[in-house]
Amino acid sequence: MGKEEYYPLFETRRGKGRLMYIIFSFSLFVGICSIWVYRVSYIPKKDGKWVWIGLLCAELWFGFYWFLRQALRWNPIFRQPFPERLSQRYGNMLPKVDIFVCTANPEIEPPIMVINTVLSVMAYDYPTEKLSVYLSDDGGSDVTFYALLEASKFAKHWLPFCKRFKIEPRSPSAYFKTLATYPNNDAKELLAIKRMYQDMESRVENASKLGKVPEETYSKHKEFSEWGSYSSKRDHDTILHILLHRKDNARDEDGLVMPTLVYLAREKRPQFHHNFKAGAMNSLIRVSSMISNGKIILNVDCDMYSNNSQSIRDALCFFMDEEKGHEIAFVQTPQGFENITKNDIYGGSLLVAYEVEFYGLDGFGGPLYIGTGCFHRRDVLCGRKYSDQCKIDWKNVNDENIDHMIKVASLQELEEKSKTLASCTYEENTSWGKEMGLLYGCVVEDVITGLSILCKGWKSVFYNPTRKAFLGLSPTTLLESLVQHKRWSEGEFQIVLSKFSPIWYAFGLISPGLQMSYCYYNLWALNSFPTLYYSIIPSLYLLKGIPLFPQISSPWFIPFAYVIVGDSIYCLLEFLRVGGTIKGWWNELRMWLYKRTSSYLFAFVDNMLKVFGFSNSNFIISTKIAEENVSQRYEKEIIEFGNSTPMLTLLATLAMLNLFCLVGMLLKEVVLGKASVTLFETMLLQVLLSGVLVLINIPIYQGLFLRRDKGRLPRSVAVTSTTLALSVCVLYSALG
Ligand SMILES: O=c1ccn([C@@H]2O[C@H](COP(=O)(O)OP(=O)(O)O[C@H]3O[C@H](CO)[C@@H](O)[C@H](O)[C@H]3O)[C@@H](O)[C@H]2O)c(=O)[nH]1
Ligand SMILES: [Mn+2]
Repeated sequence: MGKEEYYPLFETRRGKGRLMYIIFSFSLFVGICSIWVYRVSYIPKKDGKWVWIGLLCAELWFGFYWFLRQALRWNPIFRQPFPERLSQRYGNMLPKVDIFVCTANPEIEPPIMVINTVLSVMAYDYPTEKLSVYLSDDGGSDVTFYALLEASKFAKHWLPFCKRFKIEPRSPSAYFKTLATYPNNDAKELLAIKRMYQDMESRVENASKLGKVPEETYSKHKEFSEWGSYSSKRDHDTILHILLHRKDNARDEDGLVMPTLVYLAREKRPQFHHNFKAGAMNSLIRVSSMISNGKIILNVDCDMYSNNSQSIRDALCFFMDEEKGHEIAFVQTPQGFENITKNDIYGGSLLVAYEVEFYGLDGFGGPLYIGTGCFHRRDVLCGRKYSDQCKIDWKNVNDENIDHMIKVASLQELEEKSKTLASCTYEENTSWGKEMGLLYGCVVEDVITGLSILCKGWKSVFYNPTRKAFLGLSPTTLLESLVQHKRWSEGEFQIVLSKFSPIWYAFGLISPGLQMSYCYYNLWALNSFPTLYYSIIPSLYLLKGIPLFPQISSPWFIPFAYVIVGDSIYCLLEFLRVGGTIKGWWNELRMWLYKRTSSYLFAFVDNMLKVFGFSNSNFIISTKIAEENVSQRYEKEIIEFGNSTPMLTLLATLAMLNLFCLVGMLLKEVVLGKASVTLFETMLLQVLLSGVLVLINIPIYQGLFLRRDKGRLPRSVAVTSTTLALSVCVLYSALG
């Protein structure tokens, strides 16, 4: 026919078993409706009317939220890129890729970890002259700069080593850790590079420990003089250095060109809000546009090292596909964690989200941008709307980039010119943070930015390679995990209230299924109220001996039993199917409860305080280090609670309350000698609910009263929670 046959660069497959799922989910829906009908038709005339209405509201919410969740399971799709076709078709006409690594605090994000991430992304299997790596240091730390300087030297040996032996992963520290389990390649070279790494590691760690760069290095490199005029982390000039660049003839030990490597600490002034990571990213977008201007941007957190050297090529298959590529704004990979235990005590792996829900989001063309492990098209990130003109002629973009390079005379000149782009005043009276770049004012800048991009007509893609693309660190204490979830749920809820709300703004701009899916995430915080209600009121009424649910002989018992059992079994099976364990699921259930009753509640309250102008939201950076004994307990799956805080006190109080109610009820039974059979007959659901809550809380009771190690709950929490729970029980019994 004269027309060349077209081979797509990626393939999309639909998930199986949809019909079965729809039938099952419809049956649950009928069950949920029956529960509503029961609640409405049996509202007591006087006593307990409001308690009953409260339950109705909770059940309405649970039903509605369950309905939102369905959208994420209706239409899962799976993606498969074909990187060999990419190489065949484009040869070495591949686009430039700019990689942004963000770090913000050398104390809780150790510089050695940061440079391991940097080294891993410098070592991608990709033409080095097209790769530029930028480190944004919001901590403005000379130690981090020193570490990067060390990394730039080590890279000259590390990159050839990676390529010669095709090793994975390419983060040196992660690679050396795997050696215990895999046979070595060339032992001599390996030993040499390992020794070199260890030397560097000890230099960097020493500097971190002392908080000071070695004297001789300081005097040898003039760059450090910039820290001379530096007053504080929150008040300093822009510090920008190009450590490796073609113009400087930066080559590795084999004589190959090195990737460009840039250090940036954007200007910070107390009178300008720095907008956390979003601000850092926007500075990087501008600065990199001057230095390398790659069409594709990869964004990773400083703890998310590349675990797969092929990721860039995989991602490009999506963007560069001739038929569908031009609609795609970003390609998100799942957050994987290096330190997750098999049974994942803090639910940090987000297993179901990344192994089920994101495929569902992809079915609607809109996976979330989750801030790390995400490839973007630069023009879209800069605010471009989708139109037919957005098609990139990939075969011709390179020339344009090279032109761009020739314009500047020297590297110094390039540095000076780029610096101005990272100043505080640069964004004044511009649409940066509003229409361009990452959006400001939301602590999940990633999700809101992703949503705003989808609203401009673009699509996003979720790609989950067999060998995880990136691995990071998940919190190792319960409190940290709760604080992280608080930040997330607070940010998600800010989106509902923001200009870009999926409820009204997105209406008509994205598909209804996608709107529902975003709402499912954005409305996390609201779950706190019905969950608190459900975990307090039925227990207290159990203590009083007043039934709130149909008794076992009533036909209304059936929908309750069906919905509870059906949904639990479904969730369990789903969890097992994606590689979880039964114990992991039980832990997940615990975290589900704890997140809802603490993180989400505090997130909601803080949001309201913000709406009424009483406070500003803050971005609390998660710690990426753990003391030796803390990580040991984490490995053993023993919960590390953390300091005494209102969040933990609340959880402990709820746990004690349920224990008192259950035990109190049983004691009453024994003392009063009522026939227990009737009680279990009339109040089975309430007994079960309290019983399950007590079972879930066993680690809390242990942490309060039985454990002796440092990871236990603080004494003060034990006293406060017991007193509070006891008073509530006594008061409630007395009043009723
Ligand atoms: O003022 C700041 C604060 C944070 N960061 C960086 O942002 C990243 C994420 O911070 P972290 O404390 O690790 O938060 P996580 O909860 O693990 O991060 C998830 O959630 C964030 C939104 O809440 C996203 O920004 C992240 O990309 C996403 O991985 C880290 O690299 C930080 O160095 C900055 O650059 N500047
Ligand atoms: Mn993180």
